[in-house]
Amino acid sequence: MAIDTVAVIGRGALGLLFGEWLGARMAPGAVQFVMDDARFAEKGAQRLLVNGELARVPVVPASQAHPVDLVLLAIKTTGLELALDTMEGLMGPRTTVLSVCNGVTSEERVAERFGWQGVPLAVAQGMDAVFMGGELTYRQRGEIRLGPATGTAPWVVPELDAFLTAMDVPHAVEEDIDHRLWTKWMLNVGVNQTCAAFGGTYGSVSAPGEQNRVFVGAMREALACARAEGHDVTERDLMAMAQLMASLTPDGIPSMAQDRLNGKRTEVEEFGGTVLRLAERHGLLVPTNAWLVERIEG
Ligand SMILES: NC(=O)C1=CN([C@@H]2O[C@H](COP(=O)(O)OP(=O)(O)OC[C@H]3O[C@@H](n4cnc5c(N)ncnc54)[C@H](OP(=O)(O)O)[C@@H]3O)[C@@H](O)[C@H]2O)C=CC1
Ligand SMILES: CC(C)(CO)C(=O)C(=O)O
Repeated sequence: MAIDTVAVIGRGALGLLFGEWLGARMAPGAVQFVMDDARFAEKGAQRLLVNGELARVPVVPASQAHPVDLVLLAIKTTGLELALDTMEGLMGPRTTVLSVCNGVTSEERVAERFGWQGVPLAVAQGMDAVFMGGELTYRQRGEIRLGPATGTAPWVVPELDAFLTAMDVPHAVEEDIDHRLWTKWMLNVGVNQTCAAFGGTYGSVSAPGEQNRVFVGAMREALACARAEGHDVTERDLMAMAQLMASLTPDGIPSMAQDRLNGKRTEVEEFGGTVLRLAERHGLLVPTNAWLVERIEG
């Protein structure tokens, strides 16, 4: 079955990036942003810009939405419970849910509510999206990496692959998506939290000094947790992530640092919070993450 209709939950950095891109390529009305009714009343009519152009994809309240072929979940994980309620009316028997949320829990939480059948595992990476003051700016569109979870129906990933190819959305189907997901989580534990705690940048966490020590230390603790859970994340992956950050625009900042500047709740629970929970389960010492969580939440 082809993907002909798309609902995007989250009209922020990634939602606008992917939603407006798809809206410009699909039939009129085929792509919609869907919001819970309270958020729609407050923000549904907001005029937002994407690289200087007015965002055009229509916005509808959840109470008026219908089942779609694809739900693109692009909210901060702090809002996931409400987003799951918002999605109730969008789910049909063959709806696919593509979560571009960071962290290792969003797909599981979607599957707990709707079942695994339509849920692949995915990460979004490589974009330099900044959403501030009602405007999304980006130069790098980044890419989506995806693959099946154990319970994902066999048709989901091939259909998504064909759709993303037809829409010219950079993506790749991973042989080992679990490894990609946990490696990205390790990176976010390090770079997102360190930049949020210190007001840092990709440049400052990569330069020798305290930020770099915290960045690497936090990742190493995440790595130990991931391995204790049976995910094959290695020191080589850690090194590759550190090198990746050192290669980015030095004054760039991750999404969590943008949350701090925008006065929004951060995803610290998804990053350091998950480290603390897993460390407790496996008897690991994780002082750097304990400090980061306290500093970011405090
Ligand atoms: N930004 C980036 O470069 C990257 C982000 N990610 C990840 O992608 C996810 C999305 O991040 P990002 O796009 O930056 O987040 P943003 O904060 O920019 O956007 C999230 C949007 O979702 C909206 N929202 C929250 N709850 C709901 C709901 N129930 N219904 C409808 N809309 C809702 C928010 O509205 P409101 O403002 O009203 O709360 C906001 O507009 C996160 O998990 C992030 O970690 C991954 C890779 C890169
Ligand atoms: C990898 C990174 C730091 C940038 O895309 C990210 O995932 C984020 O900003 O949340």
